[in-house]
This record gives sequence, C-alpha cells and structure tokens, in this order.
Amino acid sequence: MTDSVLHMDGISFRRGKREVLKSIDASFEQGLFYAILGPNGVGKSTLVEILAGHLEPDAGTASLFGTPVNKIPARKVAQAVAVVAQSHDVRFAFSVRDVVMMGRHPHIDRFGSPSEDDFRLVEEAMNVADILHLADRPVTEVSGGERQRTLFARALAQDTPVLILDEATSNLDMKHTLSLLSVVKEKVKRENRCAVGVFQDINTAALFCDRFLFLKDGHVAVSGHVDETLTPETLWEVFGVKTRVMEDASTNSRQVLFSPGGFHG
Ligand SMILES: Nc1ncnc2c1ncn2[C@@H]1O[C@H](COP(=O)(O)OP(=O)(O)OP(=O)(O)O)[C@@H](O)[C@H]1O
Repeated sequence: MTDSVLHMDGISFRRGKREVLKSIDASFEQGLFYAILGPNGVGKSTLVEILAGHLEPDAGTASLFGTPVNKIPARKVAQAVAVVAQSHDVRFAFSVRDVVMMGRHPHIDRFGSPSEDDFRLVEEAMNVADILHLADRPVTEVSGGERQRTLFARALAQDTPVLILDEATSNLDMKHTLSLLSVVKEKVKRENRCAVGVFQDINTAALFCDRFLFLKDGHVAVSGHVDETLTPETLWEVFGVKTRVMEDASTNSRQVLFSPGGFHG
C-alpha cells in the first residue's frame, strides 16, 4: 500500500479477445501533473476510465486514497475525482450554466438546492473557461470547442482533489488550451492536487506536466520525470518516429521537433 492519491496495482483490461492493458502498476501523487502518452488505441482512455472508476478492470486494483475505487460509492468518488472527457456525448439541451452546475451535484444534498458557494464556484469556473457570455445558451447550440470548455468548467466547479483530463484540450484553440492548463497546473502546485491527463500533443504536455507515462503494447514502456523520459529514444521506441528534442530556456521545458521524413542520425 502506498500513500498515493491514485494507485494501480496489476491492472489488466480486455476488450473482446484483446488484452489492452497488461498488469499495469502506476502511482499518482498529490502536487504533480501526469501525462499519459502513447499511440492511438494503446489504452490511454481505458487507463484513465479505470482510474476514475468508470470501468472495472479484469484483474488488479485501482485505489483512490488507499481504498479500491469499486468499493467507494459513486457519489464519494465524484466528490474526489472530476473527469473532463471529449465533448461529443453531450446530447441534452441544458444551458451551459446548468451543465457547469452539474459539477456541484456530488456536493449538494439529494433534496437540497445549490448554496451561494455553489453558485460562486460555478461563476468562477465559467469565468476561467471563458464561457460567461454563453451561460444561457443550450449546450447543444455552441461550438465544439465552447462545449469542451463547458465540460472543463464543470470539472473545475466540481472542485476535487483529483482531476482527470482525457484529451480535454484536443479541440481547443491555443489561447484556451494554455489558459486552462495553466489553471490546472496552478491548482496542482498551490492546492496540492493531482492531475492526470491523456495527451496527443507531446509539446503541450511537456509545457505543463511533471511526469510522463508512455504506454506501448499494453505496458508502461517508460515513465518518470519529463527531463528523463522525453527523449528521441523514447519517442522512437513508443511511436516509431525520429525526432529532435530541444530544451527551451524561456519556458524551461523540453519541446519536440518533428519532420515528415524523420530526422537522421
Ligand atoms: N467501447 C469499446 N468497445 C470495444 N473496444 C473498444 C472500445 N473503446 C475502445 N476500444 C478498443 O480498446 C483499445 C484501447 O482504446 P483506448 O480508447 O483506451 O485507446 P487510446 O490510447 O485512448 O486511443 P486514442 O489515442 O486513439 O484515443 C483500442 O484497441 C480500441 O479499439
């Protein structure tokens, strides 16, 4: 047993005949922002869905604050873990404000109404996600990126110690990607929270995350500090792409250069 916020112990998960995750061990601690990376279909979303308690592993245990997630009532899990997934499954025409208020539901008594604090957190989250001007619009009638920011705001309003981002910024413009991930990073550092994000864009992940976890063939291929793991060797091993990795002094972060034909040498 560890004192990690989230812990995966021997997690395996099967989709049909294919074993997607094969005995994965991983720990996620407070005060750190983790990036999960790897090729399409490798199991990144599956892994975070197991962490969030949305999927039951075939073997192994996912724990939240030392207790198996599947032994914790869903409402308690929702008080501790907020998830921002990609926004295509929003089907009902709730207003943007009502969707953000849904983030407060795990904290409001079943027959109670939102308190002043709930309303304040909702307004703050909408402000951070830059959607105050959309508050009364049906969420089905805003753009894909605006809907994504609504789901981001909902998770921020949920105000949990753990935040899981599943390609949460993939369809956001640069400005909103930078501002929302800055807010997440600040919460992780100032408020000692834990964030775990699935990213396709390695350079965005490198700007904000402290630790990388690369998946390949159902296993954790490489994991650790960004400075130690974000190397041309790792990117070749995991993605089969030749790259250059540069140290950017102004942001103090590593950035990857890609070339269509690959770099040689
Ligand atoms: N609902 C589902 N039913 C059956 N198989 C699924 C389902 N969702 C995903 N899979 C399969 O499980 C495997 C892992 O999918 P997952 O979505 O976790 O991968 P990922 O690494 O997040 O991929 P991507 O980078 O493409 O988003 C893939 O082979 C995928 O085809």
